[in-house]
Amino acid sequence: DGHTKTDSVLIVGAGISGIMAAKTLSQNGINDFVILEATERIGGRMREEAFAGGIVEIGANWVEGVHGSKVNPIWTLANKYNLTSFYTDFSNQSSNIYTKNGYVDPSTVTNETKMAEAEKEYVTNLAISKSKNGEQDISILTGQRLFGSVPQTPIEMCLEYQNYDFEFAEPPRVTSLENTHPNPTFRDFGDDEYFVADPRGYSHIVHQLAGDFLQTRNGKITDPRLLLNKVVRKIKYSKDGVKLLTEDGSTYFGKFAIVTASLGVLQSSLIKFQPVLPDWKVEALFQFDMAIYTKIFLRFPYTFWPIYPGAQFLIYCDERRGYYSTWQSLVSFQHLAKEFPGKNMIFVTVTDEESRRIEQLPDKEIKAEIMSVLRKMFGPNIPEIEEMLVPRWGSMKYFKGSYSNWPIGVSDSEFEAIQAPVETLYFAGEHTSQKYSGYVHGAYLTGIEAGKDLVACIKHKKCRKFSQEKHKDLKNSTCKEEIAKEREATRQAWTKKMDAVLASHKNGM
Ligand SMILES: Cc1cc2nc3c(=O)[nH]c(=O)nc-3n(C[C@H](O)[C@H](O)[C@H](O)COP(=O)(O)OP(=O)(O)OC[C@H]3O[C@@H](n4cnc5c(N)ncnc54)[C@H](O)[C@@H]3O)c2cc1C
Repeated sequence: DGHTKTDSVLIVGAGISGIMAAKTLSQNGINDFVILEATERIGGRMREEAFAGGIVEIGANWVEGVHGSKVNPIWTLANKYNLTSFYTDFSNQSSNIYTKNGYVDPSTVTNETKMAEAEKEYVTNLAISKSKNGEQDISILTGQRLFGSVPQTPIEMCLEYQNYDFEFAEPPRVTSLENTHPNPTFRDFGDDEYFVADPRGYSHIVHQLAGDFLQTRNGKITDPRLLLNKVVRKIKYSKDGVKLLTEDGSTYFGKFAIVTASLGVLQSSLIKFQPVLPDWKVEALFQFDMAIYTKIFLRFPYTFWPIYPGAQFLIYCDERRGYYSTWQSLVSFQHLAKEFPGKNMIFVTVTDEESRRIEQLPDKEIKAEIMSVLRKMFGPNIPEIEEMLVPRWGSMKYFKGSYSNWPIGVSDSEFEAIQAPVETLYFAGEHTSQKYSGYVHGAYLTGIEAGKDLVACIKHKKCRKFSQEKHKDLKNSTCKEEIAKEREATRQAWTKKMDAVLASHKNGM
């Protein structure tokens, strides 16, 4: 057991970023690699689970950013593989609001809805002008205060929750304004979102991508370079190479490694680096946030919630912000009903502290809380839950959260440190995408990028270096013009690189 060839690349993780890193190497003639994956499957956080006789997506669910000026590469793949997906209509949310006293007539909340929209527009414009002028970042909450109105009532708070937490999985107090507004995903790829509900799972995309370059038999990957159930516990690295140790006692040698484990994993002690990663790297990793986003799936004996095309979202507004607030019906759409026939399914999303709290509870207690909320929404005469699935992403040790969120206090140059290589170690994964962190397409693009970096390094001796000095200077700099200039330069460099990746991707399809 082991691997000793001189130009071999060890890839940690078989999520979409790890698979794309390997695929990029393979497409460029570097076939001497091994992929080590901790779980029993590829796909990582694109993960379907059995529920109600079918499957549900406990991880990524939407292709986010569709019908814009650039084409989202995941949208291209979803179409190529005929993945069943449905347009998500966010426009009717205010018609489906509930409080502890039941249904709220939409005509009574027009002020709140208008205010929430105006506020979002204001903070977006504020972010644009601040970024242009090289001004220091602020939180979304600070932006709201500058707007002059911070949500207070249950209805105001849950409209706010829909605008921010439902996307970033952390509250406005935590989230960076400048790095999330406008959200590069929607600005570049378009505002539309498509909800994947395909019996093969969203991860079908990853299987297809892997099958393009890994050996398969009867649709199953049999390639000896993909090793499942291999938990990497130690990474020893130097400029001469990398040695990996796995939980089962195996050792792997390579010239380089690409680490795609999630930010949550890198913040935990699962993988021990030897020598320890440099301070600039560790601090950047620890400054960034791993958020938790939890979808709780429920099946009832019959449907008692409203079913019409505009009722995909039902919003519950409690005094406690984010308390079981976002409900999505899986029978509201005719087509969704086709995908989940007779299932009477609905799911509720919680995030951040609520996720953390709920993850600690036994299912029985979660059920009781949910039933109590549903009785407030729909009255006392509703049936009991027949089946429930509660993913616990925060506690899963190979993920430790759902996706990264850009918090206040992390600059562009600091972000570069998250992604930067250390000697022979390269990093990829959702959290290393400067523009699209948190998303499937972000993870996908960083995999390609890390692969390309290594191709340039191995084949053309052009190896990426990270300037620690420059990083330090910029981190400590207080000069507005300098920051603005550097920020613009970094953004332009990234955009150029990403556009090149997108263009080559398009040609390769
Ligand atoms: C609940 C939830 C909802 C989401 N919703 C959306 C959405 O709607 N749209 C969207 O675009 N994105 C969404 N995302 C984000 C998206 O799923 C991720 O950005 C993307 O899948 C991450 O891919 P990755 O390759 O970077 O990481 P991962 O998929 O996490 O892959 C990393 C792999 O590394 C493995 N690993 C970890 N530690 C080790 C180790 N020590 N040794 C070996 N292997 C290891 C893991 O098992 C994993 O398979 C969601 C995520 C979650 C969890």
